[in-house]
This record gives sequence, structure tokens and C-alpha cells, in this order.
Amino acid sequence: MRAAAVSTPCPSSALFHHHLPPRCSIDPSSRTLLSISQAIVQDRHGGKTRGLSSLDRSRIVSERIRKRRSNNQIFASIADISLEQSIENPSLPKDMMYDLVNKASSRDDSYISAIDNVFEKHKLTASELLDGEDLARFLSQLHNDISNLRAMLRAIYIAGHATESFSDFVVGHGELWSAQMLSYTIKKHGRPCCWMDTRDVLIVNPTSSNQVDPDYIESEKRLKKWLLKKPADIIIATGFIASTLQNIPTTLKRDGSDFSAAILSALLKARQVTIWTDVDGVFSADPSKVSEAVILRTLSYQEAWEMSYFGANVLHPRTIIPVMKHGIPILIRNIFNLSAPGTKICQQPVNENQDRKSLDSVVKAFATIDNLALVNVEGTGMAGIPGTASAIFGTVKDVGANVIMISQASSEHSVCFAVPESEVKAVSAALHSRFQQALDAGRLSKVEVIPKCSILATVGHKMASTPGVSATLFDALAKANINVRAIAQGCSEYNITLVLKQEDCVRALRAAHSRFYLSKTTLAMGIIGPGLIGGTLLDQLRDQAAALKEKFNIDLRVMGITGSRTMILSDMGIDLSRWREIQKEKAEVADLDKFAKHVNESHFFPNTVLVDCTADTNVANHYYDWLQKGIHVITPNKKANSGPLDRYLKLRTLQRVSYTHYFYEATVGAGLPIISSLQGLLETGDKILHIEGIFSGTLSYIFNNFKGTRAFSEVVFEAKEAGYTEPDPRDDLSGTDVARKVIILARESGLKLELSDIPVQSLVPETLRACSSSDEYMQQLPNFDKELSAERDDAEASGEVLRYVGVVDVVNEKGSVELRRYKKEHPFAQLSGSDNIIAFTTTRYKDQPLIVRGPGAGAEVTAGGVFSDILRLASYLGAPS
Ligand SMILES: NC(=O)C1=CN([C@@H]2O[C@H](COP(=O)(O)OP(=O)(O)OC[C@H]3O[C@@H](n4cnc5c(N)ncnc54)[C@H](O)[C@@H]3O)[C@@H](O)[C@H]2O)C=CC1
Ligand SMILES: N[C@@H](CC=O)C(=O)O
Ligand code: NA
Repeated sequence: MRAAAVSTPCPSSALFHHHLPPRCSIDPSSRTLLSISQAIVQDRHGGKTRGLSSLDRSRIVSERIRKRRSNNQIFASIADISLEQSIENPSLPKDMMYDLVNKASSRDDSYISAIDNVFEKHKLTASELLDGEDLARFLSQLHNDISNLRAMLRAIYIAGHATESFSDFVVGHGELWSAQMLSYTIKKHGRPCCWMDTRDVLIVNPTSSNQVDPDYIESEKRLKKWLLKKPADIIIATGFIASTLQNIPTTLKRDGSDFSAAILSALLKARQVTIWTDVDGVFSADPSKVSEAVILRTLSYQEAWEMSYFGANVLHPRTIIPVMKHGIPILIRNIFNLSAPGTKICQQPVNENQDRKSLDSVVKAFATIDNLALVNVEGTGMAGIPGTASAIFGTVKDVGANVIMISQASSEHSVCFAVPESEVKAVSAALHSRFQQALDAGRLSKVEVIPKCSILATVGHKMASTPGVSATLFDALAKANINVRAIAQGCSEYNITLVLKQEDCVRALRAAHSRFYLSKTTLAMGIIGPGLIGGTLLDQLRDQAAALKEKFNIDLRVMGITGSRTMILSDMGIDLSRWREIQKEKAEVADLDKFAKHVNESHFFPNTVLVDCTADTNVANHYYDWLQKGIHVITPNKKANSGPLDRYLKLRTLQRVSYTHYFYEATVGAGLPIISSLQGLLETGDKILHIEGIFSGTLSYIFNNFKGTRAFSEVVFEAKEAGYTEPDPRDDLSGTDVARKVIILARESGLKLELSDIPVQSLVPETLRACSSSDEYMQQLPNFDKELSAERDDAEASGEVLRYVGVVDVVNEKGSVELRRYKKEHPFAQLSGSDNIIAFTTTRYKDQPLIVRGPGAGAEVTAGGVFSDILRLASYLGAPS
């Protein structure tokens, strides 16, 4: 539903006020004009559409008017209450009056029962609202009108056709009846009131394109006369209907009652027009697509205009013209929520900065149009030839297609424009035929159609004077991996229009909106493998999410968690305080493709990251595909980077050429900054010569604690319990885990090695390598304690300790993994717990290596390392650092 009121200042009520036009010879103190349009009254409660009955609405309006000061005149321009859907009868068609015409003109004789329905509905409503003389007067008028309508519909039925003026005559009756009913109701509440048939006042001239242009001079004359004759306090004016200069009834066509209010306000030089509708105001983006969209307090006329053009249901652009000319503000308010201040559309937005969280953001709002196609006309023969554009657009005009946006580069080799998808076939055929000769001669190389496109329009009055707006917009889109097909920005710069693939449009809208409007970095996350590391990460996210939101404007939402058997999905983010319970209550069968699709698509966030906390090669094999889809990947899983070399190189190449990120700090040294240190050295031009270290938290722990009389198997068991080992501890004891880390660092340093190129000294006794499970291995391990005890004792006797080390020999392009002996004074002998120690010898750090040391395994430090990769990603995506 929409309603409009033209108003003047009135301290006693915030609802309807306006100044009387000085040129009108009526009470000069104040006047209000109210217009309620004919759209259905709707709002959403629990997902259901609620209709406001005509009775309810009349009551709301009359109640408001009753509270008004007596010296205010109120013009109410209201639409046909009979068109409304009522609560009691939600199946009533929306456009009852149009329905009558449609039925009669298609010779459907159910128009007879339909007109009876219209009559009954109005009779019933009037009987509930009115009584006494007014009721009698209204019913007699209704009777008369209905018999005239019956006659006219009969004529339409016989002719099988309705002329435009017949149709306008029929549909205008709804307005007439509701205006009368409302005025009688207000009178009944004790306020002098009369109603205005705007066909006596609003004079319009039809234009060629099913529109009308108001004749302001004639309308003003007639309005003055009318006001002199009926100097009532309150005037209810019909919306939507008007007359031609020859007094033939007509309508405002597509533009409706908002337009009536705007024209009347211009004639009256009103102080303000209020449009009463069912939303709290104009949103910064369609709230059904962007959950964070906010109500704008102010909009300039131009901004509102741009928003309306680009499909936002703000106001019809024509409604803005009359008010803009006289600088009359329009207030959009919610009739169901009087506490919402609404949106003011005016000349210069007042207190603009109050709207905004950040002053640097000058973009007001975003709108989109779907179902478009781009047409690209290209060829060297166009450059410097006057008339090419005119020939192209002349041809488009001839097929009656509507050009929504045009873009031409200054090289003049191509012109591209967007038209509705439904019109593109005709446009393309017409262009091919018109330019056949040029195409044959090669002067034009192609007339190409790019289907399934959408427009994303970025609107803001102040974009014109602010550098960096388009850079920020394009950056936000690039980071969300969205490709822009065409761009248009006029020099007025109220609007930057981009054409994108339709499938990317909502994501683009969200990316742009969150970057500009909320200056917030939003990340949709999917966690794969909620085991020790994944589970700890989820708990860390739970504990830190609020602080990240508040301090750094980073909004991290876990949209799904999947294990190997079951998964949970959410549309707005899983409640991390209960993720374990939810996993038990609401899990569905795991399906990795469905999972990735859900996290990437079914939510309100432009950026997606999948965090692989498994040790699974299968999951790692998906990274390439995910990165290609623009999904960022973060992992502590070593399988991708230590797997087959060609796969690894392909993955890294894709990562380097895209805006999609792949971070894996925790694959070596858990949370210790090993990968980032190495990358930092390389990026700044240092050369890596040698990397040597204790890379296994498990083996470090084991050899740090395998002392005196302790058995080897006992210490292995402790390491497993402490969460240092791989899901299968044999991966640690066999040296494979260390070999993987050596390969990761070797490849990072530029070596092209396979895992099989690394000689590894395994600590898994030969006979236990064939154990079918890690449990069986753990059970049998004590039988082999003696072997390693002897080696330890031998080392101890010569003042040495055993340490399991990995080496990357960059100079000689090789690596190794082995158990070595170190003197007790050696730094490698000084470790404790699960410490890793990694020494980088480089051209800069030649005499003294760069050493990183600290706990290199365990749930908290590893999950912390993954978390810090997530924050690095957020910062790459634009979060404040
Ligand atoms: N534990 C540690 O200190 C460190 C571990 N890492 C790495 O972190 C990863 C996880 O290790 P943990 O949490 O200790 O192992 P874990 O065995 O506790 O957890 C792995 C989880 O992944 C799940 N999973 C396995 N295959 C899956 C699939 N195809 N789809 C979905 N879920 C699947 C398992 O059911 C389990 O819940 C491993 O890659 C490990 O190398 C890295 C650095 C240190
Ligand atoms: N199992 C690994 C965990 C880290 O990668 C280790 O012990 O170092
Ligand atoms: Na690390």
C-alpha cells in the first residue's frame, strides 16, 4: 500500500502538515494533502502477507485527521479501497476494477458477477463506516454509478474491446467511491470535510508513450476555482484520476496516486508530501537481497530518481518531477510503524553525515535490474564515422526496444548497450539486417549478444566530488571474484552502472554494499573436518567473533560444518555456542559439493572461505575447483602442497593469477610463522640457501621426553593424547609428516621436488608398517621399545641427544629427513614440549641463521594459526588492519 500526504508544519501532529500556497485564497496557515495509492496494503508478519482492509485503513486515516488542529486543511488523495485485499478475504483479486474491464472485453460474462461483488464490497464497507444521511447519499450514488458501469461494461462486452477512455472511466470509480467514503467518515468524526473529484481539477495532456503530462496552468486555474467554492478544513482528493483539457475522464496511467499527490503539492506549493507505505523508508539496497541494508534518512531528488529508475521501489521517477521543481520534500513513511522516522527526499540532504557510519563513504544506495542482455557492435569501420551511433540506436528504436544503458570507449571501435532480454532477439536481427553490408565488407566485425546479464547501479549524490569511489567499487567486486562486462558513468556521476553476469548480481550487490555502506568485511565460512583442530577453531571463532565485529568490523559467519559422514548448514550463520549440539540435532548426510555450494551461494555474504581441517587428500583435491569458483581456501592440511608436483604447481599458478586466496600457514610449524617468514624473505629478494629444523611437534615431544628409563611407546602415547600427532600417528613416526613439511618448504623456495625425492628414515619398525589400523600399531609398539632405547642410551653415553630433523638443501636442490645426534649444547638439544625449531640460512642470514622456535603442534596453537590466516584473508578483503 502507498499513501501520500502533502503537508505543512503543525506542532500538534507529526503526520500531515504543509503550508498553504500563497497563491491559493484559502486559509494561509497550513494544509496537508494525503494520498493513498491503490496498491495492496501489505506487510510481512511471520512470512505471511497481511492485507489491511479498507475499513482498517479508513479508520487509521480518519483517526489521524481527527487529531489534527482545526485550522489545517487536509487533502487526501486516496485510491480505490475496493482494490484492496482484505484480511477476511485474501483471495480477492488485486485489481478488481481492471478485472471488470478485462473480463468484459474478452467476452467473459463473469464480469456480471464481478460487478455485483464490487457493489457488495462497497456497500458493506460503507455500512460499517457510515450511517444516517451520508450513508444514504453514498449508497444512492453507488447505485447510480454501478448501473452506469453495468451499461458500459455491457457495451465493452458486446464490442469485445475497451477503448482507453472507457477503461479509464471504469477503473476511476474505485477512487471516487473511496474518496467519498473517507470524507464522510472524517465528517462523522466531527471534522468538517469534503471530497474532491480530481477530474474537475487535474488537467493532463496525453503523450505518445502511454503517459500524461500535467497541464499546470489550467490545473491551477481550476484548483483555485474549486477551493473558492469549497473552503472546507479537510479535503479528500481522489488519486490517479484526471481529465483531459476537453473534460474527458482519464487516469495518470502507470504513475498513480503518488503522482496525484506530487502534482497537487506543486499546485499548492506545499511544504511537504508524505507517502504512506508499508516499509520504514527507502533502503540502501533491496533488503531481501542484502540483510544489512539500512533505511536511509535522506536522499536527494537525483538519488531517488536514480534509485527508482534502477528498479528500487522508491517512487515513480515522474512523481519526483513536480516536487523537485518547487523544492518540496517528500517523506516516505510506514503507516504500520509510526515510530520509524522514514526517508526524506529533498533538495539537499540535511545532516547527511548522520546517515553514515563512515564519512568516507559517499555512496548512498545500490539497485539492480535483472533479465538484460548486452549488445556489442564492434568494428574498425565505426571510428570517426559520424552517424554510426545514430544508425545503431535508430535501428533499436525502430524495433521499439528500450535501451537501459550505453557504453562506448573513446576508441570508437565498439558500442555496447543493454536492453531487456525479451527484446534482444528483435534488436539483434534488426542490427544484422541494417548493417549487413558493413558486416560483409568487414567494416563491422560483429554484432554480438551477451545474454543473462544484470545491472548493478551505485547511486550517490556526492560521488561526483569524491575520488576513489569507483576504485573502491571495482576493488570490492574483484575481491568477490566478480567479472564486470560493461561500465557506464555519466559526468553527473550520480550513478555508476555496471553490467555483470546475472548469476553474480546478488553477490556483487552484497560485496559493494558491505564495502561502502557498512565498511564491514563479511566472510561466509565453511569448516571441513570438525576434529581436534577444526573443533578448536570453531571454539576460538565463537569466543572472538563479537570482538572482531566490534573492533575491526569483521563479520565472520560459519554457514556450514561438515565431517566425513554428516554436515550442518545454516543460512545466516551457525550459533557457535551450540555447534556441537546442533551437529547432533540437525545433521544431514555429508555431501562436499552441496556443502561448498551452500556456503558459497545461499547467504548474504560476498566472500566465501572453505577451511579444510582434515588430513584428507580427497578434500585437498577440491581446492583447485573452489579457487576457480572464487572461493578462498585456508588449511592446515599438508596434502595439497605435498602431493603430486604438477597438481601443486597448477594450484599455485591459479592462486597467483586470481584474486582468490589460498593460505596454509599451519601446514608447517602449526601457528609459528614459518611459511610467512619464508615468503617474506623471498618476496623481499633474499635467496634461501638452506633450511634445517625440527618440524615435527610429535617427534620433538617424544625425543624431548624420551629420557632415562622411560619407554619409547609410553612417550608416543603421551604425544598422541596431547593432540600433537596426525590422525594416524604412523604418519609422524614414519617421518612422512616431516617429509611433507620439507617438501612444502622446498617447493616454496622454488625447488621442483616430489615427496618420493626425499629420503626418509622411518621410526616405524618394519613389522608394524603393515598394521591395519593406528590402534593396532599403538598396541604393538611397546614390543619394539628396546631398539630405540639402545640408540638413545648410546647417544647419551657420548653426551648427545637424538633429534629428528628435516633438511632442505636449496643449493643442491634436495632434501632429507633423518634421526640425528646433537651435542647437548646445540640449540636443537635445548627444546622442550612440542617445540619446533627452524633455521633459515639465506644470503642475508648467512653467518647466523634466522631462527623461528616455539610449540609446533597442538590444538590451540594450530587452530590459532588457521584463525590468523582467516584474519589475514579478511584484511586482504578490505578489513582494517
Ligand atoms: N594436531 C596438530 O597439532 C596439527 C594438525 N595439523 C593438521 O590439521 C589437520 C587436522 O588434524 P586433527 O584435527 O588433529 O585431526 P582429527 O582427526 O582430529 O580431525 C580431522 C577431522 O576431519 C574429518 N574428516 C576426515 N575426512 C573428511 C572428509 N573427507 N570430509 C569431512 N571431514 C573429514 C574427521 O572425521 C575428523 O573429524 C590435519 O591435516 C593435520 O595434519 C597441522 C598442524 C598441527
Ligand atoms: N603431527 C604434526 C602436527 C603438525 O603438523 C606434528 O607433530 O608436528
Ligand atoms: Na606455521
